[in-house]
Amino acid sequence: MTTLLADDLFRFYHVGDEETRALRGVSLHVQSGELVAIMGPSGSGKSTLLACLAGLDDPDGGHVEVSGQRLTRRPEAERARLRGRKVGVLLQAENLMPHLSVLENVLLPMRLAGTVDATFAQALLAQVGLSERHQHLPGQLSGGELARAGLAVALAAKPDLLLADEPTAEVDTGTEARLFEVLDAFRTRGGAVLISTHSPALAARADRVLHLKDGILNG
Ligand SMILES: Nc1ncnc2c1ncn2[C@@H]1O[C@H](COP(=O)(O)OP(=O)(O)OP(=O)(O)O)[C@@H](O)[C@H]1O
Repeated sequence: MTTLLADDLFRFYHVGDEETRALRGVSLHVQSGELVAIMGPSGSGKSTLLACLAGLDDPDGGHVEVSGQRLTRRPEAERARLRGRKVGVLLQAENLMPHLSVLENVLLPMRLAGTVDATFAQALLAQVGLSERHQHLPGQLSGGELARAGLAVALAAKPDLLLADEPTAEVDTGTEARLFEVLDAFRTRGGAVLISTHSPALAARADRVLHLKDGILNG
């Protein structure tokens, strides 16, 4: 089953007289149970692409479907509702609320989706190795712990699709291996995963690697 479908995405930025063509006709798909990695140099458009796929940004052209539902060209409130139910998002900016404990952060997407499952929240924290830290505030965690907590939050509402922008940036190899195990478990349960990464080790474990350069994707 195709969980993520992107067709002919274009995204242009304008700053003064300057136009940056960040995405130039990007099409891709990710199946249920598949982990796809996107690699590309800095500025190639990876973050722009993930923001469009998550419905956080609306592309200038093309369309995105998640689990058969169109995400593009919809009011922001509808995109947010669909994202809350279907898509776990882990972008470069942290997805943790600073005044909430790690456990409360994991429970928050469940509350928003209307399906609070405290047992599943604890299981996710155990998977990312943060059971002992569940009462800590994000400001009391290390960088690697923050990355792991962010992944638990992204998976909390049991999404069909996980979109993660460099999920293992700035973590040690032990943490990267642990994060991969969590992604792998999600994939095994039928989740679809799309990550951007600069890590050859992580890309080597993906089912497919796509290369983005100057806003154009090559398989
Ligand atoms: N809000 C914006 N306004 C104008 N230009 C932007 C904006 N966001 C990104 N760009 C430009 O669009 C291009 C693609 O940026 P993007 O952040 O998607 O690349 P990236 O591949 O994620 O880079 P990195 O690996 O460094 O995070 C770059 O040339 C960038 O300067």
